[in-house]
Amino acid sequence: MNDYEPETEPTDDLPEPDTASESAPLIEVNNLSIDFDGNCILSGITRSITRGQTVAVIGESGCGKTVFMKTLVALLTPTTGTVLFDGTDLNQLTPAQLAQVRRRFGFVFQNAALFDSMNIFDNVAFPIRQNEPSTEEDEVRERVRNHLIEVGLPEDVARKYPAEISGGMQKRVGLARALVLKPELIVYDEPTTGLDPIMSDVINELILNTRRLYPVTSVVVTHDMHTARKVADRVMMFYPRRMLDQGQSQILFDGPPSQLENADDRRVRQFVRGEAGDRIREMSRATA
Ligand SMILES: Nc1ncnc2c1ncn2[C@@H]1O[C@H](COP(=O)(O)OP(=O)(O)OP(=O)(O)O)[C@@H](O)[C@H]1O
Repeated sequence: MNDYEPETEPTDDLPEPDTASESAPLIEVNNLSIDFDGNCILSGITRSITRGQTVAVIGESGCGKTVFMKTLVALLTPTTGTVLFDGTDLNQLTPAQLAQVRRRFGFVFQNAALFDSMNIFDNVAFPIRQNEPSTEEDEVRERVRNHLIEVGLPEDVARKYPAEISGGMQKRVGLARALVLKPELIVYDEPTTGLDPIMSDVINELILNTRRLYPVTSVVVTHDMHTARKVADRVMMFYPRRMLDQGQSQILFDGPPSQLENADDRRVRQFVRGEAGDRIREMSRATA
């Protein structure tokens, strides 16, 4: 700032988004890079995500899928580059503004991340009580009940504690809790990890159902190719930065799941078929 510019007081009002158009992307990532202690995890990522899209983010362990997802919802700050949500640069917001924007996000964490000391009802009610404290208790009850039904949980589950229900049920409670504020963006971190094939497919169906019921945009970080194929209309495959030469794109594939099998890049075809290919040799070279 030069000496002649008036100092602007920090404000908690959200800045006007750069764009008011419904057709504008919900998320715009521009030249994003993330380093941890000089260790480059992501670099040169420029992508946008359209409203209503369900994007699966795939790639081998440690390639930066979760880091990418966390950056989209401002749980991590870019080292360089920007992330715009609905035209607003998330990293320019005050903590109060960011808290306001976060109400528009739903998080479904890998381990469900329920509060052990609260019963299921209070877990699902928590975001309402936290963010909309003037909501009448009758309405809270109605909303919690509807969301538990929506994810296929019987009513008596509401009185139980997380430790008293199965992992699959916990994941569904996590989804109900993520939905209760009607988010515009839902991020799912490994939603089917640790579940049997049937329960995994129940979760896939619920992700699809959520998309049918609400105009939500979804980002699903997953290792499960069945999930990626079934729920996503777009798949992005990341590759570990350290395995690439400078200037090579870290996103090896970005397209509809139907094109994965015939992707131009051999590494994509190998990944989706679960073939190691040259990876053992590559890994030993990268860590040497
Ligand atoms: N807060 C952090 N501080 C330092 N390093 C981190 C942090 N978060 C992630 N990393 C590192 O960044 C790399 C990418 O992590 P990330 O969790 O995004 O991988 P991933 O692709 O989601 O892998 P996985 O499929 O195993 O979950 C890893 O090497 C991880 O150790």
